Amino acid sequence: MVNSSKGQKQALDLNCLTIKELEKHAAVMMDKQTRDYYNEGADSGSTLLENIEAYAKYRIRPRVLRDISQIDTSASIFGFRNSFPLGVAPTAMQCLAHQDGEIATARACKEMRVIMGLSSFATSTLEAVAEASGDIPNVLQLYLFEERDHSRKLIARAKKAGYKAVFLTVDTPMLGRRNLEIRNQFKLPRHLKIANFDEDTNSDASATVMDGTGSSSEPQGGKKSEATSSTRRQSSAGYHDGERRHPPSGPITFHTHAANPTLSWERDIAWLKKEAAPMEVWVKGIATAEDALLAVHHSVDGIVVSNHGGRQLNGALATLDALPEVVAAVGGKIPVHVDGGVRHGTDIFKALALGADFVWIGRPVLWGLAYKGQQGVELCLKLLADEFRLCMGLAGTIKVEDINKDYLVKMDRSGFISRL
Ligand SMILES: Cc1cc2nc3c(=O)[nH]c(=O)nc-3n(C[C@H](O)[C@H](O)[C@H](O)COP(=O)(O)O)c2cc1C
Ligand SMILES: O=C(O)C(=O)c1ccccc1
Repeated sequence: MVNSSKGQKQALDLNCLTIKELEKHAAVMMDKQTRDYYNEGADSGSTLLENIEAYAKYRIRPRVLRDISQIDTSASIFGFRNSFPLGVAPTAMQCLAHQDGEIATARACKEMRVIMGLSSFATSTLEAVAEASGDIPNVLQLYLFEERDHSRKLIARAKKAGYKAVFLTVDTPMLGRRNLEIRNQFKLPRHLKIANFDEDTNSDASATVMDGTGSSSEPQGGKKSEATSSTRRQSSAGYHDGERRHPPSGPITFHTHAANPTLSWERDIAWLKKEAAPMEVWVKGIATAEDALLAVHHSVDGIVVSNHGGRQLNGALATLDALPEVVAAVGGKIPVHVDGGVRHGTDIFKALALGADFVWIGRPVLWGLAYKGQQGVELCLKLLADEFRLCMGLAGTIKVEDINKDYLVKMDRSGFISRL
C-alpha cells in the first residue's frame, strides 16, 4: 500500500505502473470495434501522435535545495479544490468500455477528487452521473443541435441537476474521417442507449452512431452550395419548414444529432450564454489566437485548447504547440485549459509551465474503464496524480501556481535548446 498526497490508500497494481501499461492491458479487454473507435485518430492519425510527441520537445529545468516537504498539488476549478490540475475529458459512450460506464468514471472521480466532463453522447443519464459525483462539480459537454428544443431541454436538465458549466465543443462542425470506424461499420450495440436523448428519438436501440462514411453525400472540403447543405439537413438532421425544425426520425447518428455546420459566434454563443445561465459557458476546441480573442470578445467563461484528441482535423497543430499563442492572446482574462496527448505527470507540469491552468485526459480514462471499471479509472488518475506530485517536488515547486516557463526549455530536432 502507498499513501497518496491526500492520504487515500490504494494498492499499487504491479502489472500496471504507467499509462502505457494501462493502454496495453485495456487493449485486450475491448472488442475490436470499441478499441478501434476509442484509439484511432482522423485520417493517418498524425495529429493524434503529434499531440503526444509534442511533450517530448520540452525539457524541465529543475531547481534544488528548496524544502519541498509540503507539496500542494491541488488546483481550483469552479470553486472546487481538485486534487491536482487534471480533469476527465468528455468521451462518448463509456458503456462500451465497461458496463458501469460513466457512473464508474464519476465514482472514481469522486474518490480521487477530480472533476469529470460528461459527453452529450453519454450512455448514462446526466442526473445519475451528478448523483454519483457527490460533492464534485459537474460539467456537461454540449453539441448544439440544429433541433434547438433538444438542446434547450438538455441544458434545463443540467441546470436542475446542479451542473456548474457547459463545454460547447466547437471543433466538430462535421465529423472527422475515421477510417477504422468506417471499415468496421461501427454501431452502438443494441443493449446500449445514448442516455440523454428523448425516449422517442432513442427508440431505435440499434442506433448507428456514425453514418459509416464520415460525411455521407457531402463533398469533402470546398464551399457547399446552399442546395447541397439543405439536402444534407433534410436527409440527416430533420427537415426545415420555414422557421420550424422537425426532429429527425430513424437511428441516432452523429450527423442527425450533433454535427451542426451552421454554428457561428454571433448567433449561437449569445443564445447559449442566455440559455445556460447561471452555468458557465466554455468553448472546447480552440486552436488559434484569433479564435481565442473571439472567445474573449463573446464573453465565454473559459477555453479548452483541443483538437478532439486528433479525431477531427488531421494535420492540425498539436495542442501543446497551439497553447502558447492562445495563452498570449487571452492574456489572463479567462482560464485556458488544454487536452490531447497527456500521458505522464511531467506532461501536466509542462502544459502548466506553458501557461495552461488545467489539463484534461480522454483516452487514458477509457483504458482504465476497460481494464477494471471504477478501480481502473482510479488507478489511471492515481498514476498521473503521483507522477505529477513527484515531478513538482523534483523540479523544486511546492504549489501549482509556482509552475511557470522558467521551468522549461524547448529542444529542437538538432538538439538546440532555447529558453522560453
Ligand atoms: C472515444 C472518444 C470519444 C470522444 N467523445 C467526445 C465527445 O463526445 N465530445 C467531446 O467534446 N469530445 C469527445 N472526445 C474528445 C475528448 O474530449 C478529448 O478532447 C480528447 O480525448 C483528448 O485527447 P486524449 O484522448 O489524447 O487525452 C472524445 C475522444 C475520444 C477518444
Ligand atoms: O467520437 C468522437 O470523438 C465524438 O466526439 C463523437 C461523439 C458522439 C458520437 C460520435 C462521435
